[in-house]
Amino acid sequence: MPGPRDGRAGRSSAAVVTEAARATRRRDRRVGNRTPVIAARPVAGGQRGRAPGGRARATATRLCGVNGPVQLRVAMAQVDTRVGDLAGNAALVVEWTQEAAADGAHLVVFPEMTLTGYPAEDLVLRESFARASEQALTDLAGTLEREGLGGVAVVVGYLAHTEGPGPAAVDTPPGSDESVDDERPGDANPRRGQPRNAAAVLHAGRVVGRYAKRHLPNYGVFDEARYFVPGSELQVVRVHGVDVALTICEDLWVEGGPCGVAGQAGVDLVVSPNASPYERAKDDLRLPLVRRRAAEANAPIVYCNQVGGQDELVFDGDSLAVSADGELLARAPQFVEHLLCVDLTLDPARVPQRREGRIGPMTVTRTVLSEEPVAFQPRPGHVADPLSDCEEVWRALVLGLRDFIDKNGFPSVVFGLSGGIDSALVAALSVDAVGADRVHAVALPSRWSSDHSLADAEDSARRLGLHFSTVPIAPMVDAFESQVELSGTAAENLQARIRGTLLMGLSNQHGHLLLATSNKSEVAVGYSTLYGDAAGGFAPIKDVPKTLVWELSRWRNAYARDRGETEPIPQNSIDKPPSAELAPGQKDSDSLPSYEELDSVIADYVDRDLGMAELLERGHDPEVVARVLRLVDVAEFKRRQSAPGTKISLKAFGRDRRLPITNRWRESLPSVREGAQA
Ligand SMILES: Nc1ncnc2c1ncn2[C@@H]1O[C@H](COP(=O)(O)OP(=O)(O)OC[C@H]2O[C@@H]([n+]3cccc(C(=O)O)c3)[C@H](O)[C@@H]2O)[C@@H](O)[C@H]1O
Ligand SMILES: Nc1ncnc2c1ncn2[C@@H]1O[C@H](COP(=O)(O)OP(=O)(O)OP(=O)(O)O)[C@@H](O)[C@H]1O
Ligand SMILES: NC(=O)CC[C@H](N)C(=O)O
Repeated sequence: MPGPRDGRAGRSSAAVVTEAARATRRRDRRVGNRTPVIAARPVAGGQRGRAPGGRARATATRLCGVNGPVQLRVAMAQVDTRVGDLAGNAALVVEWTQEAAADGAHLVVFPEMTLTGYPAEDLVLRESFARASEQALTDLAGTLEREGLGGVAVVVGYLAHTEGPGPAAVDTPPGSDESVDDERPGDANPRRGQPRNAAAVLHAGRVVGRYAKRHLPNYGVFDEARYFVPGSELQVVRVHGVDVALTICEDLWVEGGPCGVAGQAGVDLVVSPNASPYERAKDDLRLPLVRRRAAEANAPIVYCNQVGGQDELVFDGDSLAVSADGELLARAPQFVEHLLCVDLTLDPARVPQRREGRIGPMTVTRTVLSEEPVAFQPRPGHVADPLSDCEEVWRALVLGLRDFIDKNGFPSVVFGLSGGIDSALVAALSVDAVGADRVHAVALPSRWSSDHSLADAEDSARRLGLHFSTVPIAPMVDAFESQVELSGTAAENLQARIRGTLLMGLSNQHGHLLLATSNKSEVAVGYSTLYGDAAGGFAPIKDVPKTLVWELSRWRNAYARDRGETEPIPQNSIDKPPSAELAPGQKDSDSLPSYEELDSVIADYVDRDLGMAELLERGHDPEVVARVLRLVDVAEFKRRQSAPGTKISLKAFGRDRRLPITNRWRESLPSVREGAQA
């Protein structure tokens, strides 16, 4: 086999949307510049009484001795952690706390499960991992103190581990809303100890407060009931006279949950470490959600979300702070690491009473770290500009891809560049993610490839400045066919498989990660060749429907145009009718409905899980629905062995949608169901 001719094509595209290629751990750490307005109510009810020597008390009410408004500078460290990298993540906490302290922060909040990374999946069930997480937490408290950061209160997420029966066998407190099984007979993997999704407050070299997540999400991509024992204690720590309640992520999504309890207990501030994965338009939900919880808690909320890719999830950050009245005080940009500071001025008299002990299903405990008030000139908080829908999706795809490549230690990526739109889009995303020098594209023309495919592939490579080579596959197809008789689909698929084999060979040889270029529409209907173009370690546009493939391509070109840069995607690749080019004159439209129709049925059937009757009610063509549903259903086996790819939709193929492969259920109208199943 002749080796591919590998060389840099053309000039490098000047535009790299997220500037990401230059530095994979680049930080965007602008600090706030917007006025906080949290106090402003007249001080009523006099003074707060002094709390005794830093210890929690079992009394129902207490007062402390601070007159008038109190202040606190709170930093949200929107960081990109790595799952399983306890030491690396702890180092990240030290580094960002240093920066926050240098900026005058008194309290720093990190994302959910900072030390372990999120989601740690079945690592959580390993006792060795849980113990290491506990150890990393106490070590971190010591390190922060030694680094001169002991005076800052640091909220860090971690995996807590205590002795006792495992998640599904634990008793919940009276009045709890969690339901659990008492026994799990025949469990081959009995869980030892009680893993909790926890957050701790580190101060003066010690772990001074711990909180275990109360509400464990167990839908969509989340499986937290499988892993964790729910908490039942609401921890409140007093920092410079400010009572701060700890909550974790999903706690915020539940009305009457820990925020409601915090409201009844009486607190000045709620902090919320998060690991909230990106979905299109999810940022539109967050602010109203946090506002509702702030009203319930009668306190401002500081919401810190992680950023970065983890397998099929990408986290967008979008950390924010709102006042008790729901005013947006500060908001971080999406898809970049960022230290967001907010200066709070709080009126203790806003809190009518301060209780501890049992409140509803939770027990409230209070700990005093420091009473001394701090005084400083407040700075205005910074509110990042929102991104357009296309830019948001683009950045999500770039970050998801880049983190998969870098966190798994790949020096480079490789893929087949056909001149079609899917691989042209993957090429542009790859260059934005890791830079042209780490991207290798190969044109693999066959007997049926049109002239324009090679020309368009070359054009794409030239625009992006990536490494480009050409390997004609006709001689290999001929050699194969001379040994075995294949016709029809089998012969078509052979070409895709020879391409897959060649590309995997290059991956083995050079250590590139092979990218599969399938989009969501193709993945839905199984329109790809197993071990052919479906081969790959990551599928960057797996959750992008074909109609959005075109939209994103046009958007990315317009983005480049607006900046006077080379458009990265050939217009011809956007305009031409899609074709697999596995047979003479073949078009996707020969085998599939139009992509507009297909994507609209997929959105309703896959993303919204609608049944046949509802699909027809929504006006879809019955013949198209019947065809698409059959294709989607029978392609489950293909999806189960496909590469992971970044989730951007409400329901992505992967952990979001788990269907049996061996499955006789077919959607049909109730009256014809029996026949349809025969
Ligand atoms: N339930 C099940 N569980 C496990 N395995 C199952 C299975 N059902 C079939 N299989 C296996 O799967 C095989 C069929 O799958 P596969 O070999 O992939 O072949 P198949 O799905 O029959 O064909 C691939 C289709 O994708 C189209 N394509 C290919 C390449 C690129 C593009 C594009 O434009 O993007 C489109 C191509 O035109 C053709 O329509 C069977 O021969 C069998 O071995
Ligand atoms: N001639 C080719 N050279 C290199 N790779 C190819 C070639 N033909 C197909 N491939 C690989 O197989 C993938 C699937 O082919 P397919 O034709 O569906 O995709 P596309 O050409 O990128 O987009 P479209 O579906 O819009 O034509 C391509 O994205 C590419 O990675
Ligand atoms: N980690 C979590 O608890 C995340 C769940 C939450 N509903 C979210 O997506 O934001």
